[in-house]
Amino acid sequence: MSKIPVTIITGFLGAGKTTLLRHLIEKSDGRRIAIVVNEFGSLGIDGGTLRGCSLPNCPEEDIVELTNGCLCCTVADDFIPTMEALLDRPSPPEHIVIETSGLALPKPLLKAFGWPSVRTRMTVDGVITVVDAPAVAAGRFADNPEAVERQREADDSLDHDNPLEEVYEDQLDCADLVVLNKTDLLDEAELAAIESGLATRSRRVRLIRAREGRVDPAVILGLSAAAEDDLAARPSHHDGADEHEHDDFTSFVLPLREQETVEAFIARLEHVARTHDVLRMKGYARIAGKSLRLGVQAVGARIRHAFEQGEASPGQLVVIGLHGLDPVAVQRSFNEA
Ligand SMILES: Nc1nc2c(ncn2[C@@H]2O[C@H](COP(=O)(O)OP(=O)(O)OP(=O)(O)O)[C@@H](O)[C@H]2O)c(=O)[nH]1
Repeated sequence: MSKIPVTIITGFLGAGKTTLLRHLIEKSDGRRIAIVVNEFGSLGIDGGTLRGCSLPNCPEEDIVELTNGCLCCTVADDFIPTMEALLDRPSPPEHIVIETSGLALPKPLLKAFGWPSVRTRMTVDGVITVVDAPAVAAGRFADNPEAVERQREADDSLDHDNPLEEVYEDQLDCADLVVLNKTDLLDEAELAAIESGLATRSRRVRLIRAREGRVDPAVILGLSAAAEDDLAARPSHHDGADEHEHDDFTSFVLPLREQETVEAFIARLEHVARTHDVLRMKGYARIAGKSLRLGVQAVGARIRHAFEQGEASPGQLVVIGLHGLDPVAVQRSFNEA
C-alpha cells in the first residue's frame, strides 16, 4: 500500500502560511487535498478563511481545525487521532497539508510520523517554511550581537534566549523548501541580503521567492523528502528537551463592539500596534450600516482589512504577543484611539 504524502507548512506568525495554502488549494487541479490547520489563539480564524474559498476539490469536511493548543505539544491527544480519522475515511485524501501555528516547532510534529499507527500509512513529503521577508529585514528575529555582548558583559549570569529567534531558526532548520514571501515589500538589494544570510545556515535547502504566497503547487507538493527518516539533519534549539512550552508568548481575545467606520476601527488597531509590541492581531468586527463584517489582519504594524462573509457579532480580535503583553492595557489603547 503506498503511503499518503503529507506536507507541513510552517513559518512564523503572519509570514503568509494561510495565504500560500489558499493559493495551493485554488491551483491544485482537482487533486483531493485534506487540510489540517492549527492556530495559536482560540478563534479558528484561519479555518474560516480557508472555508471561505468554497472550492469543489476542498469541501468543508476536508478542512480540520486543531485549536486546542500548539500542535507540537498536543501530538498524542489531538494530532494522531486526527490523522488516523483522515486515514480511516472511506475515501482517504490523496494528499494532506498541515499548517502549523506560527509558534510551533516543526520537529516534534515530524517525530509524530514515527508513531506506529501512522508510520506505515503516511510519509512527510516535505516541510515548507514560509519566511516573512520584511520582518527579517527589520531584524525581528535577530538580536544585535553587540547589544547582547554588552548585556552579557554587564551580567555574565544572563541567560540570553530570544524566543522569536529560536522559533524562527527551528522552523528554518527543519525545512526542505524555504519560501521567501512578501517580496513586494522589499527591494532587490534587501532580498539578496536576506538570501545570502539564509545561505550561511548549516542546513542548505532550496529557497524561492514569492508574493502573496503564489507558488506553483508542483514546486511544493511532491518533494518526496521522507522527512520523518531524516530528523538528525534538522537541528532544533529544543533537541534533548522533553517538553516545549509556549510560556514566552501570550494570546488573548478582545471582544469588539460594532465600529462606527472602517477608518476609525483601523485607527484603533494602528494605535494598539504603535503602543504595544504586538506580534499578531486578527479578527473581525461589524461596521455600522454594513451587512458584511470587516476582517482584519495585522502583522506587527502592517494592517490589512477587507469585507467578508461570516458571523459578524460579537466581533472578536485575537492578539498575540510576547509574555507580559497586558490584555487590559491593550483594550485601553484600543478604546482611547
Ligand atoms: N504585502 C504582502 N502581504 C502579504 C503577502 N502574503 C501574505 N500577506 C499578508 O500578511 C498577512 C498574514 O498572512 P497569513 O497568510 O494570514 O499569515 P499566516 O502565516 O497564516 O499567519 P498565522 O497563521 O497567524 O501565523 C495577511 O494580511 C496577508 O494578506 C505578501 O506577499 N505581501
